[in-house]
Amino acid sequence: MAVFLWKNLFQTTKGRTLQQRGSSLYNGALDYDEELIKKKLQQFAGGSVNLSKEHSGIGILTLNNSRLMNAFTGTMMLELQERVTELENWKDGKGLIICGAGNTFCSGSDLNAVKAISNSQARWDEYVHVYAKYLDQAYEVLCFLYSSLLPLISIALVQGKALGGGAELTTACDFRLMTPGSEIRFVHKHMGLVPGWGGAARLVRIVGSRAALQLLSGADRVDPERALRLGLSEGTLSSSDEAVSLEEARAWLSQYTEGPASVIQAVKKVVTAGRELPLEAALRTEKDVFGTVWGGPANLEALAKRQKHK
Ligand SMILES: CC[C@H](C(=O)O)C(=O)SCCNC(=O)CCNC(=O)[C@H](O)C(C)(C)COP(=O)(O)OP(=O)(O)OC[C@H]1O[C@@H](n2cnc3c(N)ncnc32)[C@H](O)[C@@H]1OP(=O)(O)O
Repeated sequence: MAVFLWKNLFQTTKGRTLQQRGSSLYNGALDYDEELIKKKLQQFAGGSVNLSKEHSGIGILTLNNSRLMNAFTGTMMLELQERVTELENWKDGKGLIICGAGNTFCSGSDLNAVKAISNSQARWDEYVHVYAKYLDQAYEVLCFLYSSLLPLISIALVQGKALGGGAELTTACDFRLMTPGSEIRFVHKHMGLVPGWGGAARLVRIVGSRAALQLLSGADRVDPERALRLGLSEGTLSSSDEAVSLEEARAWLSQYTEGPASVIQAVKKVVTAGRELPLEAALRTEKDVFGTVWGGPANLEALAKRQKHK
C-alpha cells in the first residue's frame, strides 16, 4: 500500500521519544520481524472491518465488533489496512462513509488486548514492540485515510459513541455527521494518555488549537450541537436509526460525489495537497493534478456541450 510511500514522504512515529519505563516505544536496536509482530497482533482477534463498494462510487466501511462497542482489536487494525488498500485501488471510487455496527461508532483500542499484552509474561521489550506495532498500524492507516493518497471524500457517520481512538478516527475523515444523542469524546486524559493515532494534530486543524486544548484537557463530551458550533461536525442527522442515518449520510455525500470519478478524485487531491503540503509543493501538485484532467473525457464532453453555468 502507499502507506509505505507515505512513510517515506512524511515522518513516521519512529524516532519519537515516547518513554515507557525508560525504554523508548520505538527503539531501532530491538527491531522485531514484521511478520512476527503481525502474527502477534493476530492473537488479539475478534470483530471485523467490512467494506461494501456501491455502484454510486460510495464505499461503506463498517467497524464490526458490537460486543465491545466496536473497539479495535489487533486483527481489526490489520483488516482496516487491507480494506483501505482496496479503496486506494478502486478506480470508480468517489466517496467513503465510515460507520460502526450496532448503532455505535467506536470505543477506541480494545482494552482487553492492551491489558493482555501488558500483563503477558513476555519481556517488557517485546510488549513495547507489539504495542508499538499496533500503534504504528493505527497511526499509519489513519494518516493514509486523511491524506491525498486516498482520493475519496470521506465522512465519519457518528452514531452512539466515538471514544479515544474512535474519536481520533473521526478526525481522519474529511467530514463528520452525527446522529441525535451521539458523542465524540477524547477520553485519553482519563486513561493517562494523549492521542497517539494522529488525532490531536488533526483536531487542531479542524477546530483550532484553543478548542482542541479544551476538548483534550477536559476530556469533554462533545454532543452534536457543540460539534456543530465548533465545526467538528457538518450536520446532525434527523434519525439515530442505523439504516435511516446511513441513507441520510449517503444523500449528504452524494451532493459532492456527483460526476466522473477522475474529476472528484482530482478535487480531493488538490484540496488535501493544500491541507497537508507547504504552499509551494501544494501549488505544484495542483498544476500536476490539473494536467491529469485537462483534455480528459469529462473536460472534452463539457467543451463539446458548450457548457454554460447560468
Ligand atoms: C490512543 C487510543 C487509546 C489507546 O490506544 O490506548 C484508546 O482508544 S484507549 C480506549 C478508550 N476507550 C475507553 O476507555 C472505553 C471504555 N468503555 C467505556 O467507557 C464504556 O464501555 C462505553 C462508554 C464505551 C459503553 O458504555 P455502555 O454502558 O453503553 O456499555 P458497557 O460499558 O456495558 O460496554 C459493553 C461492553 O463493551 C466493552 N467495551 C467497551 N469499550 C471497550 C474497549 N475500548 N475495549 C474493550 N472493551 C470495551 C465493555 O467492557 C462491556 O463489556 P463487558 O464484558 O460487559 O464488560
